[in-house]
Amino acid sequence: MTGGTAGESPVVEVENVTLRFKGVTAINGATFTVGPQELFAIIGPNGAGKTSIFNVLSGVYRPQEGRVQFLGEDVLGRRPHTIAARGMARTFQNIELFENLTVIDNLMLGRAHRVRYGMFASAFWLGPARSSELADRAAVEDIVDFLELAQYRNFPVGLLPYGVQKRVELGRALAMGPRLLLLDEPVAGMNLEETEDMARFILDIRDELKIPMIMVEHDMGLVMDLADRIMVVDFGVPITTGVPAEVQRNPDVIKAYLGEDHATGGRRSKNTANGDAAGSTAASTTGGES
Ligand SMILES: Nc1ncnc2c1ncn2[C@@H]1O[C@H](COP(=O)(O)OP(=O)(O)OP(=O)(O)O)[C@@H](O)[C@H]1O
Repeated sequence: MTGGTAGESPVVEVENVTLRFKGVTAINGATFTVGPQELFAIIGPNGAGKTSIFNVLSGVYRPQEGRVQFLGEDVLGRRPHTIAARGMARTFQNIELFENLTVIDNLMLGRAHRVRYGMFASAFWLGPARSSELADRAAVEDIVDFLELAQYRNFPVGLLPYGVQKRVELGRALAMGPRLLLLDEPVAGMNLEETEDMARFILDIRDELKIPMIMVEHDMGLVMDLADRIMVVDFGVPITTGVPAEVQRNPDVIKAYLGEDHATGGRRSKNTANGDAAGSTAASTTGGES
């Protein structure tokens, strides 16, 4: 699939978003759109503002300026749970699962926001509550098959290998029935085999489930292979947006990663947009309320 949003209503429209913390401009005039079924990546050096963009989209941070539309509706100022219920699901840099619960139970929790029946029916296992529970279980079983989690289904998540836990977290986001997925460093800390598995699942989510995604990731090889379009940010400023081949040869991108001297040299390095794996780990963002 090629990138772009021509002729289709975007899922997300971000316009001139600026987010400041005391003395730090985390996002400076970000403008981008993400199309239906598009895999859109955001890359940039540590501290460039990538996670802050996720936090603005999902309602955790409220920017001082700009506009954010999700599925044609203004979402700035909405609470995170309201935006999630509208269909924006998210995975995190650091796995956020209930370690003592099984894979199935963690996935069932992903269905929670879809519960629409009252307390009475739910307490007495009646009517809509029961059929909804059955529908939720069926949806969770589909996800277990899709992500090849069957052999782990009844294990407490905390006992599973790291790569499988990341897959369960992805499964929990899918269980919400998302209309947009935000993936925050989906392969951070994974070995090669786990990374390849995750790459395959991400592509299947786009191509089979037709769910658009925004992915923040430091593994440059993965981003260049998977993304339809890439936005590069540096010090909060989006410096370019384009298909991987364009982004890779953009001198401003090379400069952002390596500094002025390398901008025209095209030298390959572990940490460049031309390289295979940046592989840096990130300081996570915490705090900040909308
Ligand atoms: N809650 C906060 N309070 C103050 N400053 C913050 C907060 N959240 C983020 N920042 C600052 O905003 C800037 C962008 O941070 P952000 O975490 O969005 O970058 P990032 O590109 O995701 O980095 P990394 O790749 O390391 O995860 C940084 O200078 C960071 O210190």
